Amino acid sequence: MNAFLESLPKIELHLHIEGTLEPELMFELARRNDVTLPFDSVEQVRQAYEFEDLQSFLNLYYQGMNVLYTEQDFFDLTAAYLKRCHDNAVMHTELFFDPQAHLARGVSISTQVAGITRALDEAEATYGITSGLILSFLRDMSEEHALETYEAALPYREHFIGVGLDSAEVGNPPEKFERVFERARSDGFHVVVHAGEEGPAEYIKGALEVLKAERIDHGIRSLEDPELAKTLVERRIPLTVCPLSNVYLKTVPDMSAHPLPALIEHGLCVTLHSDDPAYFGGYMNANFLAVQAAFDLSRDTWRTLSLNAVEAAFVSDMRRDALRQRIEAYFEQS
Ligand SMILES: Nc1ncnc2[nH]cnc12
Ligand SMILES: [Zn+2]
Repeated sequence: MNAFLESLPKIELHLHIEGTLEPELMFELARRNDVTLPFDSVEQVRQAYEFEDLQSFLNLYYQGMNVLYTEQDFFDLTAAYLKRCHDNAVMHTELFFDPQAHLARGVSISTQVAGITRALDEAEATYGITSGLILSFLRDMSEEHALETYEAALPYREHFIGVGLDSAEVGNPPEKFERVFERARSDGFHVVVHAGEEGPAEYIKGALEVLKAERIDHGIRSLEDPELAKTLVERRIPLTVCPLSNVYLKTVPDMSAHPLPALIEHGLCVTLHSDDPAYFGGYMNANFLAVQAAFDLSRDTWRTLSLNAVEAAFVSDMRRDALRQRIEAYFEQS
């Protein structure tokens, strides 16, 4: 089954490009840009991957990305991730970037977008991997800053497909960002929101009702509110679940305690992804294998999860048909 899962054609819908920064590249970019890291070696960075909660991870995540300055840095980061996609049989990826975190170091949105999209275009030409870029706002900053960032990003609007909301969840409910999401929606962007990762089910409700999220990132606390769970099922709102992330950030005690089987059983539109794979023990295949080791899911359940991701992707009808056919053909032949 593991070999079957490794080659299974996949769709990544919850991935922070800054969370793919492996320590080796972190050191290379630090040297290139004359940045002093608070670590002596690659091993020391990896040893720091012991998180207590989301905030303790975010501290290291923001620290790590401080080596990114030039268009080439963003290209190298994204190209390395796309090579991993190829190795993990990923056919399509929708990735987040955190422009506010880089603006704080004086790196323009133009530089960020140019480097990332150059790598995305190359990967489509080289590997046939299609992609979409999602501009994510940091919820621990003000809505004014999000609005300013949105304005600054608009000249590059052709390069992104949607907006998202990430960073420290508890104490920063979705309602705080009502205006900027309304604005992005009216400009035709897709809307996704991190909710119910550490925060309560109430935040998922806010993401859905106030920000009108089309997908919920994580959403693992959805079952705590049965009415909400019913709405999510009826409206086929996808939950982009990241199992290894949840274990690493201790939002679940261990994989065997993950609510994934209950979410699937409930009929929710669950999809599986990798979040910040450099920090959480691996990419798509590592997540699939960890889930399989814990829950021994049937082929039929894997087919459902894969087709959920086809349904949840922000792609044209033509691309959706092609993605579905690749998955259906794989299940028929393997
Ligand atoms: N797992 C996560 N939750 C919230 N914000 C993030 N930014 C990067 N990874 C994140
Ligand atoms: Zn995330």
